[in-house]
Amino acid sequence: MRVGMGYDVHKLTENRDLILGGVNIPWEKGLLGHSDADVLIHAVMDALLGAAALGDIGKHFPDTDPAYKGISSVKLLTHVMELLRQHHFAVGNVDAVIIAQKPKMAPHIPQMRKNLVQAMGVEEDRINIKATTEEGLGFTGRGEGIASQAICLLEEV
Ligand SMILES: Nc1ccn([C@@H]2O[C@H](COP(=O)(O)O)[C@@H](O)[C@H]2O)c(=O)n1
Ligand SMILES: C[C@@]1(CO)OP(=O)(O)OP(=O)(O)OC[C@H]1O
Repeated sequence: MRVGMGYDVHKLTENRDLILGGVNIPWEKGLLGHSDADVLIHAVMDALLGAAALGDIGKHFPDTDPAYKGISSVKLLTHVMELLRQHHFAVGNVDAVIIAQKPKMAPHIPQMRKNLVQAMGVEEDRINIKATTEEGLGFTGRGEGIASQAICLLEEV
């Protein structure tokens, strides 16, 4: 068994969609990035790549490559899963947290979970997504950005 962790941050800005776990969440600001800036999926991918000792998302999907401009992170996640299969890894479980003062994530988490389950081709009970505020403290508390952390277990198959 192999364990991996992932962490990512994106800045909140006007005139961008807020996409988390493949869900477009209605909100006054969205996350800035070369891709769709889905910070949750980025943390999950880094956890998966880390557990497999395959580097990180910047290595596989450089932010200097126009091929990834505006790309859906769900699509990048399916690519990471293919890499894991090629290296004979299966997902034991993933647990992730979105760190955001606002908006309320809870109503959107079931759909995020479904999106990850579908993209990863795993059973629903292997994926958990949570959200927390940082009680108004720091950059997430001030609404300047959203962070996410993920941890995963991989099994060699
Ligand atoms: N953006 C968020 C943040 C939190 N939640 C939910 O609220 C619960 C309480 O959050 P605290 O930061 O006050 O501990 C948390 O457990 C989440 O269920 C949310 O939906 N969206
Ligand atoms: C996802 C990628 C894809 O080019 O771009 P960004 O959306 O900028 O995201 P970040 O987490 O800063 O970097 C990783 C890149 O691989």
